[in-house]
Amino acid sequence: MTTNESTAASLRDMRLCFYGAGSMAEALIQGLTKRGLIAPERIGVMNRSNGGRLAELAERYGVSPLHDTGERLAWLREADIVFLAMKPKDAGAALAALRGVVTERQLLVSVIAGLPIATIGRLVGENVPVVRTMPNTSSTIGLGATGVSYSQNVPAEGRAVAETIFGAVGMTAVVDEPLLDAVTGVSGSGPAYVYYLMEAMIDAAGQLGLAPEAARELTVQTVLGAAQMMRTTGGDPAELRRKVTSPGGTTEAAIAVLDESGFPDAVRRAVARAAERAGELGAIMERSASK
Ligand SMILES: NC(=O)C1=CN([C@@H]2O[C@H](COP(=O)(O)OP(=O)(O)OC[C@H]3O[C@@H](n4cnc5c(N)ncnc54)[C@H](O)[C@@H]3O)[C@@H](O)[C@H]2O)C=CC1
Ligand SMILES: O=C(O)[C@@H]1CCC=N1
Repeated sequence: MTTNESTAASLRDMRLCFYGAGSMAEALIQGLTKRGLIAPERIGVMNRSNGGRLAELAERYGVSPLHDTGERLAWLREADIVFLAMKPKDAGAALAALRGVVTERQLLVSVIAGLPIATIGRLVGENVPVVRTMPNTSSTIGLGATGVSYSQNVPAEGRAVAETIFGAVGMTAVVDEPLLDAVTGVSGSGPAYVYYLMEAMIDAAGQLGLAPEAARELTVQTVLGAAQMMRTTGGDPAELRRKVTSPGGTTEAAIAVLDESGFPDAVRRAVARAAERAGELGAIMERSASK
């Protein structure tokens, strides 16, 4: 058995607990269950108060909804991996409740934007191994992009399991922890920039008279094709753009409008601002953790 096969086999015997059951948790649950990485009932889901949401996830994916406090505590204690998947503003209180509950035998996997490994350690105890990640919602369909960093005490098997999980729902890049804020700006928030561009393209197509379905399908295929071209050819995006742009033609006219509107600079500033915001959220969480 290869290392990958034995890691996948040990993952199948594990229990996972999602602490926070929102969009990002669902993206990972869907990716993991649809790929058959683990039996769905081995995944427990809990949230703050919305029992209906847990029932919905149980119905959709077959995961185990954790409604009462005893049940939640038992899963948090016994899970091999606990995913921290609440909003940054809720992280402090949620993590403080884990102190004395999770131990060094488990793995804490955070998907929370900006939350430093040191802050997690301060709240739950320094002995607990932490995997800090920045995934994105495309994990739902196996096309996620996840940045990963480890606390010093994550054992080799823990690293292999984390990379197997995120690798099964897309690609992973292990980076130094400070770079996770940049990953957040590029690929964590990134799908929203692309959707925003697509919203505007569909809108423009409609204004030019295309039927909504045609506007949508032409836009989707264009984005998909452009991404796939870049991947398949390995080409530089500027060069691929040049191949579309005939001198004196339509693309050149369009790019001139984007340049006049400051498009490239706006995108650079948006990515940088998202990364900066991740740092700000981290600092807020660190300040409240050290009070
Ligand atoms: N949505 C996205 O595209 C991405 C989100 N993230 C990160 O994932 C985290 C979650 O984001 P979303 O899923 O979008 O948020 P969401 O609002 O959809 O879900 C948050 C969940 O946390 C639960 N929660 C809050 N406090 C809790 C507590 N004390 N105990 C138990 N559950 C609690 C809520 O009930 C809810 O189920 C955030 O920290 C975000 O930075 C990371 C990458 C991408
Ligand atoms: O907007 C957010 O804060 C989260 C983190 C990356 C994507 N969504």
